[in-house]
Amino acid sequence: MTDSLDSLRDQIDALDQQLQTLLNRRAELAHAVADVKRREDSNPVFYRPEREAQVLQRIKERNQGPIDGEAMARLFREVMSICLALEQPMRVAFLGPEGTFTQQAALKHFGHAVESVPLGAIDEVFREVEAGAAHYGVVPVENSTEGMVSHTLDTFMSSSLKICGEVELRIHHHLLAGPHTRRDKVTRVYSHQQTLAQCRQWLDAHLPTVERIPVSSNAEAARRLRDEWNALAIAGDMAAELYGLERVQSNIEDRPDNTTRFLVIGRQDTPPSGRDKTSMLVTGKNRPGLLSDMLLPFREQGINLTRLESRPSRTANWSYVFFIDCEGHKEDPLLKNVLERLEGDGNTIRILGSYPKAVL
Ligand SMILES: C=C(O[C@@H]1C=C(C(=O)O)C=C[C@H]1O)C(=O)O
Repeated sequence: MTDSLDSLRDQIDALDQQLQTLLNRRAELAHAVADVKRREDSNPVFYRPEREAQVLQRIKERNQGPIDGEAMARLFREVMSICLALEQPMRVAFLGPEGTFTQQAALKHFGHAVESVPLGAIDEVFREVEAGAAHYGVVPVENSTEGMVSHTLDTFMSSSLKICGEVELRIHHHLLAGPHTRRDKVTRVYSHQQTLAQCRQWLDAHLPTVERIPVSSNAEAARRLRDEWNALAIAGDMAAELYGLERVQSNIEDRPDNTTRFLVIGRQDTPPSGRDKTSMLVTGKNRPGLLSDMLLPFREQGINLTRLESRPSRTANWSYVFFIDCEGHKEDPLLKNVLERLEGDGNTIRILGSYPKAVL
């Protein structure tokens, strides 16, 4: 005979009570961990990305369902966010304003118990963290359709901050209308330059005569609709919700797998987690074969490169800096060997950070 509704609810109530007890016990242990960190270090680092990545990865691997592994990991992400906030309230700066995909990425990575602080430009996020006004920052670094965010790469060249983590976010762009929008009188559409580019084909097909106006961010595009009657905006879910906008058309991005990668920046080195990446800046004397010689040690040690970008070094014309991302941690013997080889060949290397691969 199947259980009655009341009997099932009684079982749920009993489990909720156990879960509540266990979660509070977990929080007590987080408090105790914070005490250990304070005893061991006069300037303790409470946020441990390598540990959080291990916890979340283990949650996904051992999950038996019916709750989906990704959903279960997101649940524990919020539990850890609350536990970390009990150790130390966190301020996380991000490329604003409120409602940007970067804020969405910051909350996805740190959970909702952090204080998220919007800033107007990528270099302002770096400065906020360098000044100690925020513990960490989150900035966009590349998009699967439009490539790298050069301002982020260029800012690393003049910053001492480290990369402590990465976040990958599937990007869905929606065409939005404001409370005063006259659909038959639309003459312009606002969005960030990268977003306009990521929706180019859709706009060519559906709004070919509407003027495309780039603004500082998608959230800024959404904000403008509050006061304008002849405009539309392209932004994501958070911006639409934050500014109370109506979806005219969902998911208008040209590529359905459109993904943006974000970096978490901070002032700490991150120990190995077991599933890491390393980002570095490499410069060498310009000569034939410079780049191929730089890449050969990675190949010989069987280390996979995940990104390679060049940017003007700004020290001399036609002199370039290479941004290289590879799998592994800078403490791994094979990667240490590669770094020694590169330096031995006369290159200058600056490790931007070794950090856990994105788990969520
Ligand atoms: C509890 C700790 O502190 C923080 C909270 C964690 C958690 O809730 O699991 C994990 C790592 C830290 O960011 C710890 O360092 O183990």
